[in-house]
Amino acid sequence: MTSGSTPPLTFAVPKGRILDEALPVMARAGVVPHSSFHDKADRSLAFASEDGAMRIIRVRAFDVATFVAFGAAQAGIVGSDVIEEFAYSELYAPVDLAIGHCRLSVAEPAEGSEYRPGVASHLRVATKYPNITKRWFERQGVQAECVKLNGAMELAPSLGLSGRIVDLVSTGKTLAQNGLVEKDAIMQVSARLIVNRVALKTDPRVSALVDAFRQAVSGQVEA
Ligand SMILES: Nc1ncnc2c1ncn2[C@@H]1O[C@H](COP(=O)(O)OP(=O)(O)OP(=O)(O)O)[C@@H](O)[C@H]1O
Ligand SMILES: O=P(O)(O)OC[C@H]1O[C@H](OP(=O)(O)OP(=O)(O)O)[C@H](O)[C@@H]1O
Repeated sequence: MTSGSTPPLTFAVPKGRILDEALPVMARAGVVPHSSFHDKADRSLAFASEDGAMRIIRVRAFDVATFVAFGAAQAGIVGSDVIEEFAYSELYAPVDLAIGHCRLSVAEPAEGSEYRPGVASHLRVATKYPNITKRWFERQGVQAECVKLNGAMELAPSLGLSGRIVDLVSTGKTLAQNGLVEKDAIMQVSARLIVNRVALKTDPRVSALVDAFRQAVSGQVEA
């Protein structure tokens, strides 16, 4: 992948819905995966960049943060929802990439929930984000019991698993089609460049990468 003994920088990208939007931003920052990255029959999880200077790994969205926090990857792209949920101190998120916009919201059945602020002090919430959810409800003076799901949260209220859910909302179509209404937006979400703090301090290629992404994003705004 590279010549000499310096290992290539490892850059982690999420294989989900952010990827299509992320690839053009990455290209403007000079991070272009080798064509094999786009070959659906290729089962590799690590790919060289086109210029051979980097290794690009494709992992699940939540795992991008973990690979970078532990220094297994030096940089990556992930939603601010994931950054907030893990709150890894080893992660630094210096660039908002202005893609993957959505919000993390509390939703309940359209016909109303048994929970009323100021009346109930406890409720069950299905979510992929138990840490953010617990913290948010605590600030409302409510103790939330979180049931961790990895997808299809919207099914939980109608099946009696929980009174409410906390999930990502963009168009609101998924909530509406599952008989739910959005009650409170907990946070606005967008995708960020993340880097490992130690790598940023010790490897000049990481700070160069941050500069390249800053430029890629500001170029996009000017265009
Ligand atoms: N509806 C949406 N609109 C815009 N961005 C979204 C939306 N849903 C998710 N995202 C962003 O994309 C990221 C990845 O979401 P995606 O749904 O692709 O992953 P996932 O399927 O939940 O992940 P995994 O398969 O790893 O569990 C989220 O962390 C969030 O930042
Ligand atoms: O407001 P909307 O535009 O309908 O988008 C919201 C949906 O998008 C995300 O799911 P995704 O489609 O990524 O599938 P997932 O359940 O696999 O996470 C999120 O978890 C919601 O279910």
